[in-house]
Amino acid sequence: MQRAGILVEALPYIRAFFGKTFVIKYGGSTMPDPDGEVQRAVALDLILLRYVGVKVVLVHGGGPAITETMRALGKEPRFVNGRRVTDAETMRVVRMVMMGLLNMDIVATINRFGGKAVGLSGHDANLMVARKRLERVESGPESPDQTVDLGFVGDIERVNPEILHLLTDQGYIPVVAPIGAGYAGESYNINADSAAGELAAALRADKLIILTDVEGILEEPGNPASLISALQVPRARRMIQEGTISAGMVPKVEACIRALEAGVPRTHIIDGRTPHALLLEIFTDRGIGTMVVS
Ligand SMILES: Nc1ncnc2c1ncn2[C@@H]1O[C@H](COP(=O)(O)OP(=O)(O)O)[C@@H](O)[C@H]1O
Ligand SMILES: CC(=O)N[C@@H](CCC(=O)OP(=O)(O)O)C(=O)O
Repeated sequence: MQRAGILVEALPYIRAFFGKTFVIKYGGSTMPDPDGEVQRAVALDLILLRYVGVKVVLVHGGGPAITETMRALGKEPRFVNGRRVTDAETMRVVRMVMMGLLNMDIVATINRFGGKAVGLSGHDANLMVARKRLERVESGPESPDQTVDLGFVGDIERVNPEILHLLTDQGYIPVVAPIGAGYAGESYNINADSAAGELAAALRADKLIILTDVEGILEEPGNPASLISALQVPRARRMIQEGTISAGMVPKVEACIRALEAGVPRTHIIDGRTPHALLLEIFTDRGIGTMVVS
């Protein structure tokens, strides 16, 4: 009876979401997953979503794995405003770890369970064209902000979503690594949340869902009981200014705002550590995590 109840709850959502497009971001912080349990659960959820007619695009992160490989090579990572300072050698590490390890691992896991995943970076069909990012840093109340050179860190300037339409229309699951294509063929390291926000915006997705390693946006960071279930953009902006939303949560909220402004109706930040978090968010009345709304 209990099981039938779950189905009855899910049916209206399954009907409503048939043919819709969801962009899902899978964070690096949920990836150190020694026995692959989280990755398997995410893969199965994506396959199920495809089976019920949802077009899914997965964007993955991988910050912790890049950091680990840099350290193994004797290079200490440095971050400015949460973005990795990326010299030419670091960019090669980013490319190797993102495409050679993480992207291929995710694709292999999805396909092993019967999905049809295809791995892409921003270079493939020029999916994400990027330009060097000029990072502004505050230099104190008296002096003007300064610009810092982060090397090969980019901002997405243009998305060419045709390849994603071609793939999703044919039942494939695109798995996108956050690497941007420069105009001279160079690669740029893009924050994965920003990449997900830009892709959701370009696809006019029906949902952007960001999976991470906390319950959602917390009013008091560190206190799960302070979870905010719905957060409006003006309050989100205030929380960023006051520093209540900080570090890795800032680009997530900015990605949600970017998507909302482009007409994506629903954006969510949810706990990727909860098994089948995606299904709970999408197919139940309860929802989980934080919904960011305009
Ligand atoms: N207000 C907040 N609510 C929840 N988490 C926050 C908040 N402010 C900062 N954070 C931090 O953001 C982190 C998530 O970002 P990040 O570590 O970059 O995750 P991911 O690897 O999934 O992209 C949380 O683990 C938490 O430490
Ligand atoms: C420019 C920049 O900082 N890029 C990120 C890209 C990976 C990422 O964003 O991964 P998560 O989602 O796991 O944090 C980095 O090098 O760590």
